[in-house]
Amino acid sequence: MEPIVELRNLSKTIGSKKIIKNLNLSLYPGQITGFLGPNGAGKTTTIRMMAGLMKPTSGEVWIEGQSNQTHFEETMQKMGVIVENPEMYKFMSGWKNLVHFARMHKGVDENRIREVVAQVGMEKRIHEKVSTYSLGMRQRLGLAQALLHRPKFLILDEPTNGLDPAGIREFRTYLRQIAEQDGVSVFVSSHLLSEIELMCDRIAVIQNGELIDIREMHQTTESFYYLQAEPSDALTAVLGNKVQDVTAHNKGYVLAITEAEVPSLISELVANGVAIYQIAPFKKTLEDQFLEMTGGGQIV
Ligand SMILES: Nc1ncnc2c1ncn2[C@@H]1O[C@H](COP(=O)(O)OP(=O)(O)OP(=O)(O)O)[C@@H](O)[C@H]1O
Repeated sequence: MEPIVELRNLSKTIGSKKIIKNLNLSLYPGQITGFLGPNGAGKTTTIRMMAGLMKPTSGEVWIEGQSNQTHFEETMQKMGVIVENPEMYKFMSGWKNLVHFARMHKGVDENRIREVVAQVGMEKRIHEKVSTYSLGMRQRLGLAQALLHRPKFLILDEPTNGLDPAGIREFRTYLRQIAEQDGVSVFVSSHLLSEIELMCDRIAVIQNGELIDIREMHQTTESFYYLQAEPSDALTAVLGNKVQDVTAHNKGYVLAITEAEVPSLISELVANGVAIYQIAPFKKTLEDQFLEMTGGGQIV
């Protein structure tokens, strides 16, 4: 599958500070990619370059085979951007807001407005004033606005700020339908692990301006077990021989082993005089994985 967006060796230096360092990332149709990183990691700077609001020091942003610097207008036509708390006219209805924003684009007629209203499930309330909407409805109206000109690529910067988990799930349902039905590629920036975990298929993790990991969500085949045993010298000798990936965790260790490997590990530990107090399957949360990736770096 051809990517819709490609960041190629994207870098930004301001003064003597390297803010973005050689970022390479491809985004595909129908996929929701999370852009996760602690405060100050460089998410906003990257998004500003993707949206053509800031010039890279070197490298390029390609959208369907065109650079957003040499083909600014064409590439902007293909993009929808939702910033934190989209600005709406509160004293007007949702519908009138959309009519207003539709004038900024060529070829967006009333039929298209009706379509986007349906896509975000706002048919019943669209003729009421925005001031009567809940936060979740305002976010969905923002999404409808960003979709008016049929973008192939949507950027959402901290989109669900202030929404509760139920609101985030609801928003995700609409995003997923849009990604799947229209083949839109969605890029969601957030410093909230829980938000990314709920919304995305894939996450790209940025730290200190560098992309440190890209991983698919919900597809991990790795399995882990938590083990608490003593004495530690005999224990670590056996683990050092038998287990590739061991991390200390809460008075014990988390081991990357499969269920089939458990009996032989227990036999060997016992044969080496190790007393086992606990062994149990262990589910690594995204937070555990993120802390490992960032070397225990700050999460917010
Ligand atoms: N104009 C600028 N001049 C100097 N430094 C800057 C400038 N803009 C951003 N920075 C620095 O670049 C780094 C990345 O900032 P950026 O806003 O992109 O991070 P972020 O990941 O979006 O963080 P947040 O989640 O806090 O918005 C920060 O250390 C910031 O202080």
